[in-house]
Amino acid sequence: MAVLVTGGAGYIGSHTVAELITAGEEVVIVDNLYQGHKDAVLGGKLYVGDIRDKDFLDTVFKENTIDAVVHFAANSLVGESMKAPAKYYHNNVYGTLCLLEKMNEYGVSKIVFSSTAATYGEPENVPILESDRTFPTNTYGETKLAMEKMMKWFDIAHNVKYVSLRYFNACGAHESGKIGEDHNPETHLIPLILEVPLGKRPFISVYGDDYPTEDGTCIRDYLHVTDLADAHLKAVNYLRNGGESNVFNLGSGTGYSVSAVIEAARKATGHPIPVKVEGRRAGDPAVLIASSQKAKDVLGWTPKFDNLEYIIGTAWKWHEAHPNGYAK
Ligand SMILES: NC(=O)c1ccc[n+]([C@@H]2O[C@H](COP(=O)([O-])OP(=O)(O)OC[C@H]3O[C@@H](n4cnc5c(N)ncnc54)[C@H](O)[C@@H]3O)[C@@H](O)[C@H]2O)c1
Ligand SMILES: O=c1ccn([C@@H]2O[C@H](COP(=O)(O)OP(=O)(O)O[C@H]3O[C@H](CO)[C@@H](O)[C@H](O)[C@H]3O)[C@@H](O)[C@H]2O)c(=O)[nH]1
Repeated sequence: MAVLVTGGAGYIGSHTVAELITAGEEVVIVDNLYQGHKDAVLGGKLYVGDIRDKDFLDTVFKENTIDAVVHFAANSLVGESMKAPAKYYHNNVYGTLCLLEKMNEYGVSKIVFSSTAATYGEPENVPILESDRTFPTNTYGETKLAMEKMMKWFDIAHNVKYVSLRYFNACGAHESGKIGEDHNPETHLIPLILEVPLGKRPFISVYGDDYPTEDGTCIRDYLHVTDLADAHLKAVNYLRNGGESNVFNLGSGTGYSVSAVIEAARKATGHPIPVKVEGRRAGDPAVLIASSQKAKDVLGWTPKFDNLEYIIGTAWKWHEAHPNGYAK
């Protein structure tokens, strides 16, 4: 029985494929390589194609015996989603619909799904609980919430069980140095900071220093990508053991300001990393910190990486060795 990983050539997907293989799982990967990289796939059987292509999905489901799906394939840039909502509804919502239809047709009844802190919008409470209000402030978060709700109705109608994992900020790279983060365009804070010591940008822009936080910069909850990957294995096994459909936050529970992240990167790289303070980025909440207590209690998940300087060091190891990312 194989685990099908959609988006498995992308950043979090490729790290999860690596963990699944280490755990002895048979893995089938589907990716259209829009953001993914063949070189990021360390094992398993890769099918290059789009989840919205139902004939393509037929081939994948016919050629493999799949017992669970881990679904990463999506577009995930907040800013872009505000300018191109149709792209986000088409790829994220329609793509998930095609996948669920085919899962149902081929009798696959377990799915672990990449959701996001962006489903909450501006939080009512910090740390955020799964039971808190979901009120997305951008199209991306809204499509992820629509995907969660679609899975709920497929469960009610067809008994397809799901685990929705609401990630906070994924970061870092595989400790082996073999795989890392390579998005085009890159918008995430840590890989952009690391472009300064790589000589690819003169400074890092700080989007706003007038937030109601101690140093005025936004606070986020940064979680190592391998800890995230591990949660997916635990979620697959939770469903295999008869677990009911469920939603879990995944974060470290610790918040770091943008300035604190830059300081940790200075220590990890030994570079002074100059800063330029700019205006706020539209749609950024001031503080996002997860309560992951439920994932700890129900899935038995505990993040192993708790030192931000070390986490950034794992990313730095990969970026230093791959200054231009994967081979294009
Ligand atoms: N990076 C984060 O901090 C973060 C936080 C919360 C949630 N997420 C979610 O986690 C998932 C993975 O994020 P990531 O940072 O690894 O992104 P990514 O872009 O690196 O990975 C997504 C992969 O899916 C593939 N893909 C996209 N649309 C596809 C389609 N229609 N058919 C087949 N393949 C397709 C892309 O080529 C890419 O390889 C996404 O769903 C994202 O919304 C990410
Ligand atoms: O050049 C930069 C880039 C980012 N930031 C700030 O750094 C913080 C983190 O930004 P980023 O790395 O872009 O992550 P988020 O916007 O927090 O979004 C990530 O984390 C969310 C969950 O918390 C996911 O939903 C998204 O998919 C994922 O991109 C934010 O305050 C940004 O304003 C800067 O100051 N300068």
